Amino acid sequence: MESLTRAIGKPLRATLPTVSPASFFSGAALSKSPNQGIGQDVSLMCCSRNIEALAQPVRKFSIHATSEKASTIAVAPQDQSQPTAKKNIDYEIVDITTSTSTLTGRSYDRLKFEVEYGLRRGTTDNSYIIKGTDVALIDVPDENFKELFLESLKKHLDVSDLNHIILGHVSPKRVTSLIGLLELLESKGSQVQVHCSNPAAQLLSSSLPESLSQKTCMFRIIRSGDRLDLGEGHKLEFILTPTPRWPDGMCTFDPATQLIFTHKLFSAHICSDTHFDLGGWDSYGEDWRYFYDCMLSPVPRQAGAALNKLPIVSQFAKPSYSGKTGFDIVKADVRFIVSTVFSALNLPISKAGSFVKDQSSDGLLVTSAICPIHGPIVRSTITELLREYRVWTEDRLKKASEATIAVVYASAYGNTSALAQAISRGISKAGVGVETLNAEQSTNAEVADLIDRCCGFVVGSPTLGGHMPTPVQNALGVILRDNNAKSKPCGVFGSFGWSGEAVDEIEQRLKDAGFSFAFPTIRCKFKPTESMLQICEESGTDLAQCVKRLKVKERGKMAPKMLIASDTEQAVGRVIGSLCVVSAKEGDAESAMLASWVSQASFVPPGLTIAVAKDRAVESLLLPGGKFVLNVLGQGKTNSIIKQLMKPFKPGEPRYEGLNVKESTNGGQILLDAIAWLECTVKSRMETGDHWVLYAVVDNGELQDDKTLSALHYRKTGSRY
Ligand SMILES: Cc1cc2nc3c(=O)[nH]c(=O)nc-3n(C[C@H](O)[C@H](O)[C@H](O)COP(=O)(O)O)c2cc1C
Repeated sequence: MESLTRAIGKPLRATLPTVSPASFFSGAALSKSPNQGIGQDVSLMCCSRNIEALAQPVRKFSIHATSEKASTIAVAPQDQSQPTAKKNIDYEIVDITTSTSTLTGRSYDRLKFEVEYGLRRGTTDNSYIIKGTDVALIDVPDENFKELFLESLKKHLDVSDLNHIILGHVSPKRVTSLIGLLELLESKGSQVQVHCSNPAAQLLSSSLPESLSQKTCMFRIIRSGDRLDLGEGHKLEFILTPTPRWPDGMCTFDPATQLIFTHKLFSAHICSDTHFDLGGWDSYGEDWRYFYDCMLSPVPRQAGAALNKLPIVSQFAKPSYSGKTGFDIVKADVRFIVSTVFSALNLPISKAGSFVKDQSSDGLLVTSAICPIHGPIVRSTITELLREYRVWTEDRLKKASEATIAVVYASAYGNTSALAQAISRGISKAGVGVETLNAEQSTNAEVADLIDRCCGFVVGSPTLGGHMPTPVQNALGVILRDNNAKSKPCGVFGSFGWSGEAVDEIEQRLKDAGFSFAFPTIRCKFKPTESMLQICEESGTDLAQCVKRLKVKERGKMAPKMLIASDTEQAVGRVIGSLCVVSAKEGDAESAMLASWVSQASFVPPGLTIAVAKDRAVESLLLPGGKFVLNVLGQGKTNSIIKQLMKPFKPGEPRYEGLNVKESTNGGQILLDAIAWLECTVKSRMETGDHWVLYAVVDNGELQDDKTLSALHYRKTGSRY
């Protein structure tokens, strides 16, 4: 109990040390915080929760708007390079149970140029209200939703009634909405208690205006197992689930409704008309997987630790009889039947809950729905999603045990962090383990341990006040002192505003010490564009391939092309396809590849399949919804095209130099020397070992040469192209 009360009632600034991002500065102290310096906002995210609408009819109202991002945020240098396209957004409130509602901001366009938005299916931002004797809000949305959020909140409740704000995650993109809410409360003379983890509180201490943090909110720093009693059975339990990407991550479990609010965990960026996972895995599986791949696969150890702290069992899962005898077995069966019947009859979960609640005596969190901050509330797919999260995590841990690449970075405003994420994805897609370390939250010993274990590494840093931040300086010192590290391929990256000394200095010091670089240093001005993220991804893949080559060399194995193909491989090699060039473009990112594993797949609509190796650069442009051009090459007309496309490309290097091309209407390049071209849209993709098989429909096409036959690609073995 002591831990629950010690920080309560103290003004934030008096309670918490000012750290990030001001603590980054190692040189002369700045007279104002970096946030003020560039007009950036810092924001909070908190645990979200929700439950399927049951029992009573869902009460909904929506507020629609078309807002221009630039008009809602402070103009910062970063934002000058950002797109100012109109975003279609709306806000919706849904009563979930008699006590719990969701406030959901929906954007039908993706809001950011970041890797995890690659599927381009929009996003949602979920906040929740729980009404017991006290009223609590879980999470505030991104700054894009601020106005609609405040408007919706005022319609939903008298904000003076709000007693608690629970924050499952804080980031520099949400503080605008929090400040808006606190100003509203201040205007009413109200006070709220803000419950969050220590890292969240530290970020807030340097971000909130002093007047607000002193007058309007009392901060309570949460430790795992702490509780908050809202009355009427809502005895909320907090579980800290920190990861390098979300060091402040905190989940909240409400035993009264059996909802668990999991902030970014189990999230997906997708905007649809339903708030729940109707359609199950078929509808959302790909989105959950993509989000996991981008955000959690670079931190498998921490992802595993977070999962272990969340012993979630679906309320609707079949009972386990293990360790149970006699009456306990009967009780388990009754619980299962009751919850299934309540579900089928669409009755309130809170009522069904009274039959199943005592399962928590097993230490399990019997859960009726997982409520993430983005994407659908997970109800029908709880068991499957949990199982897949474990499978993905174990797979990543296994890969990391074979070969790991370390990504060590710091980022005050998220730009270097976005680069780190794209590099990590490039490493993962080449099938090599990756471990990300945020230098700001790591000790020198942790950096040393990771550098010792890894087979290659990258270091990333912003430039602040003409320097690299202190945490990066420390991490670099550790790396330079490790003599074994010199044999490991490395890379350097970072975001800067005008001078970029940090990246130059890291590169120079590693060069001077004799390190070898797997890719050219990445320098990004402010926020990365799509093409910059593509360069990062390709650089990550290059580094991973370099590590794989070294591993093969270490093991003294012969290069695969020297091996004699087995009978089976030779037989598989007799399957042939026509030689084609796939060309795709998204925003300012474009790429191309030679393809021969192409086949027609449907008459109506005209459709085809293409197998794309997972580590191909163009892969990230060929997600469902992506557009591309398939150029079919002709016999005797392939040499110059093959020569150009088979040469090794540096990350981001143009693919079409010396080729006769014209841009198609979907952005891809039409090769004028191809015999035919087809404009296509990716409909779906299937994971098949080391390749993705895309199913795409043909939107348009033209036969450019009706005299020449298609070029065929004959192979000696089925173990390579
Ligand atoms: C207080 C402050 C000082 C900065 N100093 C420099 C600088 O000396 N040189 C530079 O190139 N950029 C400077 N910048 C710009 C940052 O490097 C740039 O915003 C970068 O995108 C931050 O990366 P991050 O989001 O990973 O923290 C500064 C930014 C702030 C807020």
